[in-house]
Amino acid sequence: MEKIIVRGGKRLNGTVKVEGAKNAVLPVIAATLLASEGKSVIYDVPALSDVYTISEVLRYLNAEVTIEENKITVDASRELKLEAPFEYVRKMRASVLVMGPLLARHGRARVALPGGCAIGSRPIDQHLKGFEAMGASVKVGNGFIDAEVNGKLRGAKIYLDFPSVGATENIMMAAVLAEGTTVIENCAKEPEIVDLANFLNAMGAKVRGAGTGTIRIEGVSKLRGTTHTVIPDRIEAGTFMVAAAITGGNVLVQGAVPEHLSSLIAKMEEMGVTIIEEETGLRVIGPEKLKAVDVKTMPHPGFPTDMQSQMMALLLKAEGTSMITETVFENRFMHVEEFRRMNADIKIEGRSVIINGPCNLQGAEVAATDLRAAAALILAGLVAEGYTRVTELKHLDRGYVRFHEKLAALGADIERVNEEENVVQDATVTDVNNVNI
Ligand SMILES: CC(=O)N[C@H]1[C@@H](OP(=O)(O)OP(=O)(O)OC[C@H]2O[C@@H](n3ccc(=O)[nH]c3=O)[C@H](O)[C@@H]2O)O[C@H](CO)[C@@H](O)[C@@H]1O
Ligand SMILES: C=C(OP(=O)(O)O)C(=O)O
Repeated sequence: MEKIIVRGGKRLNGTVKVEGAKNAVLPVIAATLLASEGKSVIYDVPALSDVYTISEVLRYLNAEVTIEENKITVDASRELKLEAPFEYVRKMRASVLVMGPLLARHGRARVALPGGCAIGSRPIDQHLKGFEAMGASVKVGNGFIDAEVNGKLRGAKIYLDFPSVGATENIMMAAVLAEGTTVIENCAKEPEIVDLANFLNAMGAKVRGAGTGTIRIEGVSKLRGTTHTVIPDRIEAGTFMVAAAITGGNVLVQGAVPEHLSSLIAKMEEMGVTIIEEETGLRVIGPEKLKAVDVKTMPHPGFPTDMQSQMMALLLKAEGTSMITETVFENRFMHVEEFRRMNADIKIEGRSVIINGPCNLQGAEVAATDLRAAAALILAGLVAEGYTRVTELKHLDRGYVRFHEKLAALGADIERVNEEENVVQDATVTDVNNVNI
């Protein structure tokens, strides 16, 4: 079994470079299906198992996909297949993002219904409500969603009950080839939405207002392939910011965009962390003592749920009582039990977690319960007494490229091993087929 073994006690120092954003590249790759002419070339693509999964979905749908280093080329000009089977959706929920493009381009899409996952039930009713408002008939049965439109989708006014990232993206991608104008109200404002809108506009779409609460899309008749560079990963950046702070280190996180990280910067500064904007990124200097704070996850520009477990690791070392409230996902506290195994004084009360710090963390064998929990347990291991062994690394590989190597380069005492064989493994993604969220 593969494990990351970390021995706590080292201060991190140096420079780390962030990759292109997972949550930006997945919708952008799905959007390449909209181009009936020309090739799309995407740069700064991170080498993650999720990227390989979405590429496999596109190949299954009859697109030609070439992956070279950090570049992906997609030619989707051939007639596409219209079904995304469960084997892909099971591995990665973002596979449902092919639905909007297929419906827009070919008037029909059949996508396996994603189930719940370790962080909550995660329905997609808001995506489907948007497609229906644009004239599609949507049927759910036998584990599939079938959506079909007679002729072309029509522009519509759609109010989202919650600013869902995926629903905003799927509806945007459906609307770019619809007849007339679509207005999405109460939409998500995440930087990844802006990145997708920029890519769609470069393909010839007319999307305005991305990054605000209302997006207006005027449909066009055709889109063509284009080139695009993905934005830096704000969650990977935030994870390294926490790594610097928790160890009392001094790290330059290259590529971190301050405007994408304002809520995290504010909270870390409240805790006593020094954060300096430099030309190429953010320098993070951890204090001798961290202060307790309260944190509530919210849609952007609120505190990101994808940083909740890493922030929890940091608060375990803060002096005093902290509270974290999770409002985005109903069940994103599975890592709490694992932190307890490391001697954390922490309890769940409804949708909140109360932490009495600073905790005297002790190394233990712990299992990653989801992608960000994997990173958070490793962060806690950086300051725990003795050895922490983190298993279930398939989760980590969905969202972090060579995580242990990057930490080791900053001075962490960390390695990735296959315990049975006692062989140090390369951190690059190996067994994509076994990844299951
Ligand atoms: C690939 C990707 O970009 N994933 C991100 C995306 O996920 P994802 O797009 O799945 O997240 P959403 O914003 O859609 O979900 C947020 C909340 O809305 C609920 N909901 C969503 C859609 C819907 O139709 N009905 C509904 O009830 C979900 O169950 C959840 O409670 O945004 C999340 C919230 O920032 C992040 O944690 C994920 O990392
Ligand atoms: C929850 C996440 O991703 P996904 O929506 O792909 O599960 C994440 O990136 O933390």
